Amino acid sequence: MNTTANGNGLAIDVRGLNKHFGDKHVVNDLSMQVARGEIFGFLGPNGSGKTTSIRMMCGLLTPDSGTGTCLGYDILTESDEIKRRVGYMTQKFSYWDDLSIRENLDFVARVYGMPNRREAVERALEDLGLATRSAQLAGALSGGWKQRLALAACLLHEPELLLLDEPTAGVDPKARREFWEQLHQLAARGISVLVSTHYMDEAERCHKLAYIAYGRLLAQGTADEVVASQRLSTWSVEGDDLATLSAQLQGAPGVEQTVAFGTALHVTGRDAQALADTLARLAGPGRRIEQAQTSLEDVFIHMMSGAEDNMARKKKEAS
Ligand SMILES: Nc1ncnc2c1ncn2[C@@H]1O[C@H](COP(=O)(O)OP(=O)(O)OP(=O)(O)O)[C@@H](O)[C@H]1O
Repeated sequence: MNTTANGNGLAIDVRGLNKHFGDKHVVNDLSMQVARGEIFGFLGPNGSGKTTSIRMMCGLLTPDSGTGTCLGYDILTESDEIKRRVGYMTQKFSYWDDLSIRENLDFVARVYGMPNRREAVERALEDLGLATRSAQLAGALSGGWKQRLALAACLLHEPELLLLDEPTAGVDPKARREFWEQLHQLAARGISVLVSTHYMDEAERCHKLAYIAYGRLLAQGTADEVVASQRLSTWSVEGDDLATLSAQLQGAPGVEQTVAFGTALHVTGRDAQALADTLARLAGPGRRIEQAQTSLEDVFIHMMSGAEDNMARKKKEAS
């Protein structure tokens, strides 16, 4: 066991992870650290390698190269120790429709041969606020309650780390908020959480974040650090015919991206002066232009389009 990793308080500490599937380089030199008791958000477009990374970090999938520890155990040689201490909620978690919540949890506890099965099930029901619904059939539950059941199943063996792969996909905002309250309560008890998500409000609720695109980690840190790292300047334009303005701004000096946010158009770029000059010239009278805070969403969109450009350039060079 790597005592250094345990001693330095890291739940996950991986360096230089790579994974190929055929000729696809799905995870490219990934290094990431998650502190104990931290909620760490994992973001990135579809197919960017989040699930593959999560599976490597908990020893379910062997990387082609790279090293690391999960809860102080080597991801290459101690995966059994890791699995015992990690709760993994996959994108498509399964449960039995025609069993009740309690029966589902009891079934999972039996599969894992837990010695204190009844006690563990009661505790999970209590912890996740499922006790009053324990007799309901899982198949009749709403999406939010199903996620909660899946989380309860992950917690039965009292893991130290939760790996949650898009746990709230397709769940309504109220249920998502409640789910996140649960996650914060678990983190307050010292449980570490690595959670992948596409939702911006969820990203903002994480202690730290990493953004991955096409297998490469493009930024990691607190939300403020991630925003600051991209050194973007953003302006908000309100007024008439923003769709036409958006089209006019494409490719103009200083303009790297335009994104409609409700009644405003967010215009973003790294060259603050060129961007301000362009807006003064093109945005014209009748519109309100003001400097805006660059949001996490602006930054993610910017990173994603930059990564796409890189991939497109590489494909072009190769052909
Ligand atoms: N077992 C596998 N064999 C071949 N290709 C795979 C395998 N698993 C994943 N891939 C490919 O690797 C790439 C990354 O997939 P991965 O599921 O890790 O991404 P993701 O970021 O989790 O995506 P999403 O947000 O859609 O869940 C995708 O192109 C996927 O098709």
